[in-house]
Amino acid sequence: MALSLHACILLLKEHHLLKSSAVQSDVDTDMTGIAYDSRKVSGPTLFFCKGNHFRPIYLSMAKDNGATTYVAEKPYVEGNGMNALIVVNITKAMAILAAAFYDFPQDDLFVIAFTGTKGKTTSAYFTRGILEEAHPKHVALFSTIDRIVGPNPDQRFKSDLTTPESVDLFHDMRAAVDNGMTHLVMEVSSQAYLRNRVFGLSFDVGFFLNITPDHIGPNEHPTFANYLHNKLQLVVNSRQVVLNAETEHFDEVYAAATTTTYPDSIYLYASTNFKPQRDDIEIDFRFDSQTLNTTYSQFQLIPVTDKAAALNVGGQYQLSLIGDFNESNATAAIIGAGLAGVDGAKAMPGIRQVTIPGRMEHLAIPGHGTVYVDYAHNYGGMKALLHFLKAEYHDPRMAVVVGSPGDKGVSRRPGFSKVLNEYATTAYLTTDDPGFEDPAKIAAEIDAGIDHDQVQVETILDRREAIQTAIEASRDGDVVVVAAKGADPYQKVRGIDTPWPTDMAVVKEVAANLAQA
Ligand SMILES: CC(=O)N[C@H]1[C@@H](OP(=O)(O)OP(=O)(O)OC[C@H]2O[C@@H](n3ccc(=O)[nH]c3=O)[C@H](O)[C@@H]2O)O[C@H](CO)[C@@H](O)[C@@H]1O[C@H](C)C(=O)N[C@@H](C)C(=O)N[C@H](CCC(=O)O)C(=O)O
Ligand SMILES: Nc1ncnc2c1ncn2[C@@H]1O[C@H](COP(=O)(O)OP(=O)(O)OP(=O)(O)O)[C@@H](O)[C@H]1O
Repeated sequence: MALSLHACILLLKEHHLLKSSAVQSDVDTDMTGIAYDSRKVSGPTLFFCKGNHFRPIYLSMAKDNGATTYVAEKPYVEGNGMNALIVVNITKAMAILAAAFYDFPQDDLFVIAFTGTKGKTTSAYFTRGILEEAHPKHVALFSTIDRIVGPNPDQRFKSDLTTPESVDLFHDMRAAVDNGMTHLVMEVSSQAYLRNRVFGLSFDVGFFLNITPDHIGPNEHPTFANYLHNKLQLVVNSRQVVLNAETEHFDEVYAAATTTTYPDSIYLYASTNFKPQRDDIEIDFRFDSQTLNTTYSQFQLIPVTDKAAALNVGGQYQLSLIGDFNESNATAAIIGAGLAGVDGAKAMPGIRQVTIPGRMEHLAIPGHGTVYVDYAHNYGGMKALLHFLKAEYHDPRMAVVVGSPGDKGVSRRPGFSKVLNEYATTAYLTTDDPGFEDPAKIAAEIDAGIDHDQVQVETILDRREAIQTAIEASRDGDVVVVAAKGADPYQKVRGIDTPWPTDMAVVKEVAANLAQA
């Protein structure tokens, strides 16, 4: 892969991003590397000076490592002797140049993208499950959990971000194309739009699943309006759009979709008993829950309009991944697969086998009820989970082990207090990615909102001990929920990912010890 300085200048001009340029070398010479991290520069590289914690010494380091051109929002003396491209917006420039450097890999992939406060990872996994049934070993995935860029085990790796920085995104898209992938299913976070990680990218299909307040705080979105605005960008930038008609703020979402997409290419779905608030829209697909239990769920997908029927995905579906909210996620995924040309005959077996690390994993422990490990980590997710379990287990005693992360998502703390008041018998407040905050202080903030007449509370900061105590105290018929970390194999503590065996590994360890006792 390579890009010349001349091509960079033309692209930046075309997008009205170039403020000035200082050229020191032949503009036609190719740069063979692209990087925003000086530690990753080697040879003639295009280097981006970006980020809240960017320091000019990184540019010196990049230059020492061979970078020949830098892109920045202002000139740096450390870049003297290099070509300089001074731009209006560094993250937009980075996305535009990264796409060109990797030769526009999106053009060789059918890209399906999901946004929403809850259900992105689940819907993405469901979609990939179906597409893999139709196109085995040809479906890439960029999710919060992992990134899959090829068919071999060494082409699957853990994600650091839900949606990677643009340079990494286009790098991984290129790898996917070169590894023979024809489809890409990806999650697009609101942060990705705020930070221009997907700037300039058009998606073949874009989904809006739902929105509830989350990710609002100093390091994320300043306001809910900003959060919504960024989430809406996905439907503005997609050629075909699929919307959950039951989402909050539906009117804004639909209006955003219609700014760039004709209604013929917009698909709406909802459960059978949902009544739209307006009469100028038609629901294209309805889903009707038939069986919901703790082993599997079954629902009917009903195409209502002609354009829905044309996708040929109606019928009866079974899911191994339990939870009523997953029927909505599955409906979205099936429509997405339909738009990619896959019919119900492939979708049905494809989706049935999907399981997801850290989502609705459960273990029955003789004498101690059933333990659920789930990634629910805000009010909406936790409410959906606890509501489902309360109904399925007929109002059991419910113990919830939960903590809230430091440095972000501060609104989750009162959200947890509220949901615990609504559903929990006992709350074990513990540590979850405290970052630079004191986990005891975070637990105290959750505790402050709990009604102690309703819910018994124990604060046990050691997460292993909290899980063990909750399980040991539970009895047959009880439900223990270990929430919010899912399958995370680390605790983020003071900038360091401290290894954590995963919640389910600890649950199994406790179960084994109880069996031996
Ligand atoms: C707020 C935010 O999005 N921050 C991301 C952003 O940080 P930044 O641009 O400010 O960069 P920085 O970390 O301050 O570092 C400055 C720059 O110096 C460079 N550097 C650093 C050291 C060195 O020796 N040499 C060098 O060149 C770094 O590569 C970087 O480019 O770019 C970094 C990569 O360069 C990301 O790791 C970082 O994500 C942080 C860790 C994060 O937690 N982000 C969260 C909020 C996030 O993006 N979450 C969403 C999901 C949530 C949602 O649904 O909205 C996601 O998509 O994952
Ligand atoms: N459609 C939904 N509505 C409400 N809650 C849901 C829905 N789908 C999943 N959940 C709950 O939210 C949790 C997270 O689901 P998932 O990982 O699919 O969401 P996500 O959008 O990828 O989340 P995040 O952006 O926080 O990584 C699940 O473990 C489940 O408890």
